[in-house]
Amino acid sequence: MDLESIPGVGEKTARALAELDDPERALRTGDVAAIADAPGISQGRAARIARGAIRREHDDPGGFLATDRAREVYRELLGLLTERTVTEYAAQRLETIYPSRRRSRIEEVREFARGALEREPEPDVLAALEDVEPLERPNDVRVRERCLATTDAERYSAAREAIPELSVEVVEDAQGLAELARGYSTVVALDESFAGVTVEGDVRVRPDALENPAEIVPERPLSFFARNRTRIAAAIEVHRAAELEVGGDCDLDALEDALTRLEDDGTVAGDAELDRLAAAADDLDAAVGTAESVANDHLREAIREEDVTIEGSDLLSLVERGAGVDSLLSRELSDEYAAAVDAAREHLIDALDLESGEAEIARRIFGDEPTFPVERDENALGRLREELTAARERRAGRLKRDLAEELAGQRGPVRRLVRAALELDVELAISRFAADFDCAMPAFVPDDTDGDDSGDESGIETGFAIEAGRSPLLDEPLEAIDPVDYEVSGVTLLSGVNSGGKTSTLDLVASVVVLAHMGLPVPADRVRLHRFDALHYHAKTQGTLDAGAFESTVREFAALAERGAGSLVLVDELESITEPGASAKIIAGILEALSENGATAVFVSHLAEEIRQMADYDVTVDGIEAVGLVDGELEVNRSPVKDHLARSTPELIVEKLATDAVAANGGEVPGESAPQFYDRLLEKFE
Ligand SMILES: Nc1ncnc2c1ncn2[C@@H]1O[C@H](COP(=O)(O)OP(=O)(O)OP(=O)(O)O)[C@@H](O)[C@H]1O
Repeated sequence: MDLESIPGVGEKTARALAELDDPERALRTGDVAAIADAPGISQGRAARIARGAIRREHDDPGGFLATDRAREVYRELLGLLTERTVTEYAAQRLETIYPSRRRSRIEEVREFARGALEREPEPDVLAALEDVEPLERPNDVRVRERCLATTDAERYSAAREAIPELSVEVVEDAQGLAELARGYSTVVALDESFAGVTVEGDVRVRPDALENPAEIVPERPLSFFARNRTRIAAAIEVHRAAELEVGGDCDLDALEDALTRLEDDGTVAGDAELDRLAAAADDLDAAVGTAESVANDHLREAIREEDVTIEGSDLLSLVERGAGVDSLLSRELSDEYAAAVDAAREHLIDALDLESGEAEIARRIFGDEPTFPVERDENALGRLREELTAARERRAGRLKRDLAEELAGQRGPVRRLVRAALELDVELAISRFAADFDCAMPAFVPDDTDGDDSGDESGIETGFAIEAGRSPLLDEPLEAIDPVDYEVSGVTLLSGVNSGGKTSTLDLVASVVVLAHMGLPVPADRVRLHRFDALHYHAKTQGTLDAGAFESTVREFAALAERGAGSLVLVDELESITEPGASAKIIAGILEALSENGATAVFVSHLAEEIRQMADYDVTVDGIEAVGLVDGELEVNRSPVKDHLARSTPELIVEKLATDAVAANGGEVPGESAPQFYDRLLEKFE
């Protein structure tokens, strides 16, 4: 795959991506976490690269969101989706879902979204997701007690490359091996020629070592699992809680059990024998000290209680020979000495929980030759220390190899496990969004999924039809939002009372269209729409534009009139760009051009009547109507009425005053205005 052909990927990024295990898969599936694993690529950048790869795959020129307001709406919708994710991964992954004009892309996401809608965001699943994160590479592992040895310079380089965790030493002969064996607990000889050589120490001849690095350095796979232990355990929990399917090559219970035996530092936990050996080696000095005290206390006590009778001649001979109290001890108190030493030995063996072979060496730490005070034999102590440490290393090594072997085949399944848990978070965010906004999957018409071009009986081949839509951009709880029905085909003006919900209607249409083109469910009971090439949404400008800004706005519409055939154009009160009279003329001209090129458009305007008069064709005017005034407040029917110029708010107020005036005694009361006055005003609105 030519990575540089992805939009936004230059030579440097392509080189970084090439370092991934499987860049093609990562790019094809939009796996932001895997892409972000490439050196120097952040998650945000990874999302942009994934989007580029998707665009290339679907031959998507991009640019669906053609204006600032369109991009703003997309960002707001994306925000509503990402705030429903648990993991950072899912938030970034959602960034790869963008509105596209390409059917294949929309269909791809729709397929994913349909699956997502089946998902239930159960609280225990969401809780388990908290600890799921993309897998990390372990830190560099260095193993100091083991080394590789070879006589061959070429093999030396190959070994350094294949097993960087160990030192590689060049030796001349068996003598060299023997020397290494004195410095390292284990020496792995790589040359066949060493087979059969007997050297003291743990020397293994493994000409196949470089092909089986995990056997030689079980720390490598173990450090991967140790580093990612919490995330893997959380992913297992997610699979259980959500009852997700697990591949046949992955046994969750076995994996979980193996993980509980792994410490964070990559050592193996939960082995009683290893714990015994480790504790014995660690406590050796202290236990020997206590054993000495036990013996000496015992002996001191015995001496204190003993009446030693010694004949004068014997005493004389002892003194003449310059013999010390030791000889006296051996002569007179040998039994007590033996008992004291026994107590010391038993204490030591007991305290360190030694096994028979080790106990044998331990006994020699306290000799049979009587001395007072009783003293340890440093040589014997050294031997026991060596024995315990070597046994501990052997045991730890074997446990590591066994566990590494057990986990060796689980790397792939674990990757899939974590990825599936993270993807579930993406799905759950979509499903929660859909539930919170009462969404449904929109239908594209003509139905282009199965090549049926027959259109739809609604006759909206070039527009949209929304039933009971609720704008997710409204800052209101769902139950406070009045559902809106709105259907447009072609170019339409939308009139309506102040604060009637015209802008909110444009926001609703934009939201529905953006979400539909992302391939996602939309906040409405039912939506049918045309697949558009782009969304041009122009928000209301604040105040009159200066000449330069006015010029550039007109230019923008000129381009749109020329090339916007497949576009949806939403414009909010364009009249504010210049003086009212001129605005109506300009808007009428824009509508004519858009209508001629077959675009779909909704222009919100308070000048609907004036524009209709200026236009050289029969412009449709829809209206958001006030049904009346209740306690001085407008009561509005939020769904635009087709082909109906809505009455303005002032007209409604004058009408209310007229009705009130008639009700209040027909204007006979001094000080009350006559109904005739209001009638005169009302006539002007006709
Ligand atoms: N469908 C709806 N359900 C409930 N409330 C709505 C709905 N649509 C709009 N509103 C409320 O009405 C307010 C005004 O809506 P909006 O700004 O869309 O009206 P407008 O017709 O564009 O007003 P203006 O004529 O002043 O530009 C919104 O802030 C919102 O509180």
